[in-house]
Amino acid sequence: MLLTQTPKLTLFSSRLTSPRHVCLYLRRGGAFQVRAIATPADTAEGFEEMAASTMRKYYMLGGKGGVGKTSCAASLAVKFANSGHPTLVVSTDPAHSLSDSFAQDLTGGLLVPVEGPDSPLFALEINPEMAREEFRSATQTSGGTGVKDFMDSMGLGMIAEQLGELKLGELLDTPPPGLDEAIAISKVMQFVESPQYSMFSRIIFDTAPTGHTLRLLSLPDFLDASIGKILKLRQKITQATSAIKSVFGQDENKADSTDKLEKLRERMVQVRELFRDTDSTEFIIVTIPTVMAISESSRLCASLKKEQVPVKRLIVNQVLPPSASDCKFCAMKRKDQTRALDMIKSDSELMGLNLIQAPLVDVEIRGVPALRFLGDIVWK
Ligand SMILES: Nc1ncnc2c1ncn2[C@@H]1O[C@H](COP(=O)(O)OP(=O)(O)OP(=O)(O)O)[C@@H](O)[C@H]1O
Repeated sequence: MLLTQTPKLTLFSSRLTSPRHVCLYLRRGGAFQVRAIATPADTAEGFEEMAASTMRKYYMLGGKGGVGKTSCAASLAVKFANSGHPTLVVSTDPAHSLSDSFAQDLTGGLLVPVEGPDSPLFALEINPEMAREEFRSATQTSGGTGVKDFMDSMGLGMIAEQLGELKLGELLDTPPPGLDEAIAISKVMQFVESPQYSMFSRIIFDTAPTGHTLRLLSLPDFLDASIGKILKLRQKITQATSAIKSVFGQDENKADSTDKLEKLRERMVQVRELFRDTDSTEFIIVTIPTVMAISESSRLCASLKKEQVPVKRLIVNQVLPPSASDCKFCAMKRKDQTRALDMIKSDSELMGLNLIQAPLVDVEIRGVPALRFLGDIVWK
């Protein structure tokens, strides 16, 4: 079948060989050629395009613990700021290391200006404990142990039993993992929407290690269902005890906490939408060339795709730089790294991503000049 014709080259057929590759069958005169090309989903733009638009963009960097997420996130933030973008870099990892990376005290849960770059660069280390407390205080007065105690004290054991069956007490006393990070992200979204912070055109999240991110992604649906149950139960309880409650004068307080829960649910949905927004968001996976890290990255990538999170780039950090004379240890290490890098090429999840290799450098990457150096290697 003739699809397109140029004076010299004829495309006579094309076939989708994998979800991310198209095979083109070409003919030039009597000779045949087969060419594999990436589908548009594959093509991640370079840094110039990442910095081109003035529209606000969010970048989330995630991966296994210790692979260099913070270093890559901080170096991207410095590069954006030096390209004229007022930038905010946020750590939602409970074990923050932004302060160490910038060699500056950024603790305290407030925006701190980072000294050095050409345009404003601010950093924020979010305190996840505070976010968790917010959830606890909202739920405990609206269907958790607070309501359970109240029901018990009113002798309404049956409804209290229902609470037990739903395991709500458990849920509310130990909030699900990932919730603190989701709340932290939604808080950042709230304040960057205010006119005071509208100047930020690039917002970078240095996220918690993979496990947290995976849970965070499935959290909105889980919470949606759980909070939905709590609110339904809350409604039942309100009806059953309205007469008693009016005597005790608790109506106002309960309505307040129900509002809070509904707002929390809305915010979780907002976070999910942000993660899925292909126009404004990109999730960048950071890994190292080891079999374990690549396997974990592959699982992360599959989960991101399942959750419809846009992912185009894979940074393989700490790759041994070329050397003419490897010692025995380095030669072994290089062999291992080559094997891991080969895994990426045949991994169905990772093979279509834009691969960025960052070398293992012989100095610790700390402070803006070092981050600028790393940024110029990674973000091209
Ligand atoms: N390419 C590199 N070459 C040399 N050292 C590096 C490189 N990338 C990161 N490092 C160093 O590795 C250590 C861990 O890096 P970093 O804190 O960025 O990782 P992380 O993935 O954010 O860790 P965590 O999961 O603990 O937050 C740091 O000491 C950092 O300076």
